[in-house]
Amino acid sequence: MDEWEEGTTTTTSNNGSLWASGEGSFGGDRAGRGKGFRSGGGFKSFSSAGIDENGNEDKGSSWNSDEGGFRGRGRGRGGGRGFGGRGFRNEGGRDGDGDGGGFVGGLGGRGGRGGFRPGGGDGGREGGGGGYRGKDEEVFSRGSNECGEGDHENAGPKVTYVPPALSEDESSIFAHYESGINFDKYDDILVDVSGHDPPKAIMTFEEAALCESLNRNVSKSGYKKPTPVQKHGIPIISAGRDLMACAQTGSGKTAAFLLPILQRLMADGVAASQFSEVQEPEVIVVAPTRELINQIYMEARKFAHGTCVRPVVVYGGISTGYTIREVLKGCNVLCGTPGRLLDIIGRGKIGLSKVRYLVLDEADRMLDMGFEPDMRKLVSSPGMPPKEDRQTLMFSATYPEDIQRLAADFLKTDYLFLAVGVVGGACSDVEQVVVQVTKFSKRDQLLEVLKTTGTERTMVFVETKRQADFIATFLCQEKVPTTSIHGDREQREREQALGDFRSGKCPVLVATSVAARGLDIKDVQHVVNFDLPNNIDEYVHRIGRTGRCGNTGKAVCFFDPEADGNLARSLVKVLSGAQQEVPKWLEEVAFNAHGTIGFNPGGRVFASTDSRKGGSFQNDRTTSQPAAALGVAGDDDEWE
Ligand SMILES: Nc1ncnc2c1ncn2[C@@H]1O[C@H](COP(=O)(O)OP(=O)(O)OP(=O)(O)O)[C@@H](O)[C@H]1O
Repeated sequence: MDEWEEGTTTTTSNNGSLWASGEGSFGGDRAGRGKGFRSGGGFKSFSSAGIDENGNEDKGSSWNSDEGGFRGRGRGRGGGRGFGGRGFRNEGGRDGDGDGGGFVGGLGGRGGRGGFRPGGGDGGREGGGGGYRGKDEEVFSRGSNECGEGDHENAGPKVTYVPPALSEDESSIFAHYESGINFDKYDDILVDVSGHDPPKAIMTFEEAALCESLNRNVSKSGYKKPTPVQKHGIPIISAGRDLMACAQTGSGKTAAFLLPILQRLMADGVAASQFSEVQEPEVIVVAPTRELINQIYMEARKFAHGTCVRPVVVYGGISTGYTIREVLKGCNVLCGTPGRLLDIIGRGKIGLSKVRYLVLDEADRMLDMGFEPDMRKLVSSPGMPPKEDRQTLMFSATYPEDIQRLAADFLKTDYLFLAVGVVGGACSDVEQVVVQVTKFSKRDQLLEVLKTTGTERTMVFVETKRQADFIATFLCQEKVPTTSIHGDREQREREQALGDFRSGKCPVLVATSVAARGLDIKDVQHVVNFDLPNNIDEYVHRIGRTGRCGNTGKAVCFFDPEADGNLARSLVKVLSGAQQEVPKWLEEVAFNAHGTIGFNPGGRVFASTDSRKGGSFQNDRTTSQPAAALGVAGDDDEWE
């Protein structure tokens, strides 16, 4: 065995998930350890057994066992053990040191007050187990890096999770949802391509002259005509140009880069080889979250179906040994989150000298303070061709001007900037409603909203991981079938949560910003911003989980003037930019908060176009600080 081989690898199936199982359900309330979410270890949506360090089922000590709460129970003394016995992120004490060892919990320990205690008050009866302690009580300590677990492979217990095998069935590979009534309206959106000598746009997929198998796969995917970002992006990439592309959420950016890249590889007869100890991919795609990179991989796999080109995905939270075995089966298109990607490269299993394309999806996120160091590390890794010798492609729906300037470091000087609509603008197919709330009224107002959404898929965004558990618990107690996704959940749980949401088993998904970008889930009709994010770009991405591919959607935003005043002005701007009604009271809040039209929260500069033209929204320019100084990811998020 190589050093990366793990002793045991267990393939697990995602079964046994019940959002309200008899075994305690969310915020389990067992054995008189307190009531409801005031104790009992927080959100607990699963009834399946855990996996111990060796990949074995571990009924007695896992996060979901009787003894161990997901984050430790609000019970007395130390005892039991957590998942691997160590804090997953070395943050013992944050989420569940003590009794029962929460998955994230620290080393045993005792004391503290257990239970889930919203907003202070008395803790779980006997204390001792950590658990959630309410927003007012503590500020989460951060891990060493915003990126979270996926990026620091040595930071926690050995991960043994292996995702379930993918179906080879064509109906599953090519499953898709229909484009909506507004798909043709994409053609009315203004497109601006700046830079020297851009190639002519295509109007049809035929003009893209895709090879036969790729063409067949495009048809099987239900694509009849290209979206604007595809019409312009495909010929730009095919012409060998570097590209920074901006187009609204849900408008087909993924295919805009995958199709021309795959076309080139197929035309050149690139074929995966499993006889090489070191794999040398032609393409590297990076994205900020596990779920998103997995989705991009699934798209690549779909378009490459039946050809010799082999995409592979690598991300944190799954067994490294498994991941490397997958890579060594042959790898042309390597999709990864930055941490796991750098880890695998560092292990010498990936050679970079053949890289022709480097793609940064959600590029503004990949270059903000959370990931920029990793991106610089990636491009300066041994063997990686310099930017002059590779094609670098960046895609997002938002590009703050400061990030654009930084991005230029990674691109050739003659890169093209493609803007479909207003850079950073919200998708106009999403109806946006802003509701004035107080922090005390939010939960009731959420219930009111959910009464109107019924069984339609709804994503509820909150700001912190514990808030996600808290709200999910609350909704389940109110008999709303809910699941949650955030960075403190195990990968299996995250996948299970998304699966339950996709299937409609849990039509409500409570999420942190980890699910804000890129996720393309069928039939998400509603997004609720229960907590507003601290920057407007995040808002634009969050509401973009609905209203995709010409379909319509609705986003309700809870606005608490006490807490959200800073966002008022940019929210007004986004609403009016998307021809949405701006409530009078919000305009007043925006004016009162900042007095002038010149305010821009956080000092960000929202570019409406290529920053090389000098940018616009100049009125907003109060300061222009480097992204790292702006706290772009300064909230309690948990990226890969
Ligand atoms: N030309 C097309 N015809 C029909 N469907 C398409 C076409 N292009 C893309 N789609 C579908 O539209 C959906 C949204 O595409 P995609 O996820 O690439 O959007 P995006 O622009 O990357 O969004 P985000 O900004 O949220 O990441 C996907 O389901 C995709 O398969």
